[in-house]
Amino acid sequence: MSVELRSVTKRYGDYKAVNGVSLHIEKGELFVFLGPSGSGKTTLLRLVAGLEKADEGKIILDGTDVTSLPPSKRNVSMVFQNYALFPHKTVLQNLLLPVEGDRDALSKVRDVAAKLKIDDLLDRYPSSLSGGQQQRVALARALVKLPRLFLMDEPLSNLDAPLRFSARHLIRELQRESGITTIYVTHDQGEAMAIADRIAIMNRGRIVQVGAPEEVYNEPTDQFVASFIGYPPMVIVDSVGVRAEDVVLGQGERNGVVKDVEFMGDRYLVYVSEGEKEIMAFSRTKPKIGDNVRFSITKFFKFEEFRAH
Ligand SMILES: Nc1ncnc2c1ncn2[C@@H]1O[C@H](COP(=O)(O)OP(=O)(O)OP(=O)(O)O)[C@@H](O)[C@H]1O
Repeated sequence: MSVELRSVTKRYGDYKAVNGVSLHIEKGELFVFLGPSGSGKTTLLRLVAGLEKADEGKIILDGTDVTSLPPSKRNVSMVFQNYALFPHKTVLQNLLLPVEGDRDALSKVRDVAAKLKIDDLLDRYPSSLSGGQQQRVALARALVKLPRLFLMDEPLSNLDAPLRFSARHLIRELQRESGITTIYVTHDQGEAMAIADRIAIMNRGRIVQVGAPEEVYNEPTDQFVASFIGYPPMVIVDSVGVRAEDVVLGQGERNGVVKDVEFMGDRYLVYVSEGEKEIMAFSRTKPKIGDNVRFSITKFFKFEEFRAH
């Protein structure tokens, strides 16, 4: 299902939680809404689901204007951060709900349960499951009816780091195999870049850039995007942005002092001060705090707002 948003605005009182958003999501895309807390991601997702009503603009699914249709008429399925499983129903009963009344309901549920490796949990209650198991059940419930649009609101945020890692791989695989258009909300730029076909970066209710992960990483249109995408965040020195990976330590025309060192597993992140300025760089070897180092910067990012200077 394709998704089109035309100048969609949602107000809470005077505040525009979503401010004139226009967007086109292709059929079969895994599309991510990425932005800091409060930027309007969840509100935008809920508008697409029909759980919120737009004050202005249009929402068009597969060419049909659904702006005033209720969620049940939109053929979308949503996975929430807290999974929203019914606590007094077993896993099996939770999974049967979306296909209630279908003749082959049980076989559909068994297929999805096998796929997500939760077949041995069907008689359990959600409260007796781990976070990762609940997350699989929630995904299974959303998939059982094969929606035409899959909406996921931070579905991995309650999981520990290894589980997040395997679960995002699972989501990516499920999405690729099923080809179901998916909108995925996260505030985690690493997760967004790992999972997305395309990313919309949001700030204060607006979309500030849309592009493939490589595009937003390599060609951020403004300082906000630049400092939000990539880890460690880009630093701004002398009105230009510098990424740690573009700093070469140990040689070059610049002189600095090592201020701090973080171990990152395969390398070290080194904080280097040059007078008042501080940049970050990677190093294979561990420098000593207080050492003098030479360095050079191989790439600078310039943004619109600075070009005038
Ligand atoms: N029901 C509501 N009533 C009033 N204000 C709301 C309501 N829902 C959201 N907001 C406000 O709208 C803005 C956007 O919220 P939203 O939940 O969409 O952000 P978000 O980007 O999803 O943030 P987070 O990552 O923290 O979930 C916030 O300032 C929030 O306080």
